[in-house]
Amino acid sequence: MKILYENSIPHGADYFSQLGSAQAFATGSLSATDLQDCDYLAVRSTTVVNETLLSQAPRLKMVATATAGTNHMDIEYLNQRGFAWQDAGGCNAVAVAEYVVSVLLNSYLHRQLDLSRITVGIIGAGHVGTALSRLLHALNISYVLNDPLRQQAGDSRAFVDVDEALQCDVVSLHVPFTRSGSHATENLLNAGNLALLGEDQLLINACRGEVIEETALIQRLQQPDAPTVVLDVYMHEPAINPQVVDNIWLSTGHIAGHSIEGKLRGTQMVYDAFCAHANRPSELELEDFLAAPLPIDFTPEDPSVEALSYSQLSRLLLSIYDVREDDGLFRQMMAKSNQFAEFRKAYRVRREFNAYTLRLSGMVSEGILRQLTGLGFILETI
Ligand SMILES: NC(=O)C1=CN([C@@H]2O[C@H](COP(=O)(O)OP(=O)(O)OC[C@H]3O[C@@H](n4cnc5c(N)ncnc54)[C@H](O)[C@@H]3O)[C@@H](O)[C@H]2O)C=CC1
Ligand SMILES: O=C(O)C(=O)[C@H](O)COP(=O)(O)O
Repeated sequence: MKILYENSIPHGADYFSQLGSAQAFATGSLSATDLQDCDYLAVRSTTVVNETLLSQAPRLKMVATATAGTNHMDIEYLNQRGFAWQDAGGCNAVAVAEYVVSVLLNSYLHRQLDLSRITVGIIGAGHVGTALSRLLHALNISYVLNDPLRQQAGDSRAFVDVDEALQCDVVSLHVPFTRSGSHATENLLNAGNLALLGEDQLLINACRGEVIEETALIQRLQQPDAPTVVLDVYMHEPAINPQVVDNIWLSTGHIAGHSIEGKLRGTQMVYDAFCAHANRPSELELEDFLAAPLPIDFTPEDPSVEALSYSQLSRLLLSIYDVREDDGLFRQMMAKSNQFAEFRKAYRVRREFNAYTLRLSGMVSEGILRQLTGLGFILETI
């Protein structure tokens, strides 16, 4: 069995050589002739899988992406040709949710956002939107959910319509990029509704650039009452428009989901999918590759209160992941020349909250314990 895998898939060699002859390809280098003798193809979002690539693939059985998004794959064509396919939905939901939390804590510290009074409008209540809602709950931050597809499918959570979500203090986008269907997301935010966002609002896009009409955003950002904008994703990646970067508050290069755990879960899901398709047992597990949890000594300022203060939460959570560090490095790299792809390739080691053991000394209130567990930490009393 021959497996081709994109070389940005962490531990690709360890996982796929366990199944057969595994060969890595560099991002951007794969062509149709490489697929002549390929049985299984593993990609990330940077390989476009379409008719051109798959035109000569007589042995191909399955294509899997180690990412949540699938807009780089022509699913209709895959189905039409009878190729099995798989995504890694949910692999990096926690990482993206932690990215948004890092933005919120920075807004609290640097933009006087009163987190106890705001409401976050989460647009798209799938894996990421749900993970975000859980973190916001743990942080005592109010939120509403907008997801007409889930609402129609009978999801029992409470939903609001998109106009109400867009009136929230913070609007965070977590939809897939879709061009067709009754709720297509291309240009979901456009000149019309961007005009309604006010200067007190914060707009975060960590899903796909195409969900915001970029020319309309650039025009809106020129106006004195423009909302504050944070972007991780852009149109035409990696050849993005530097004008966007220059006009927003925080700008990062499509790394919201790039925690070590998020990327590795993606690899594991692809490996499991290949094993299942080939009727082979999955013999490797995430734990075979994940580093041990890291200890942090933590003492609440007042262990008897029911919730930690936002200033203490900011210190704790931003010491683990501060999006402003990514913003600083990304801007530096973009200022020299467009080094979008290089920034992503050299991205630092980032662990999720669940990769930390908080060592608590003494008695701590039930409320604080619930909060820390809700954020994902492993707790240890010393
Ligand atoms: N920046 C990054 O590193 C990452 C970006 N992403 C992007 O975020 C997207 C969402 O990820 P997941 O939550 O894992 O996907 P998901 O498929 O679990 O959830 C997406 C949700 O959006 C909803 N939705 C679709 N159209 C909608 C519309 N017009 N309005 C409101 N809701 C709508 C769907 O019903 C679904 O519940 C991915 O498709 C991917 O493009 C995901 C992970 C990392
Ligand atoms: O999972 C997704 O969808 C993403 O956008 C990834 O986090 C980014 O994927 P790569 O571009 O690193 O494949």
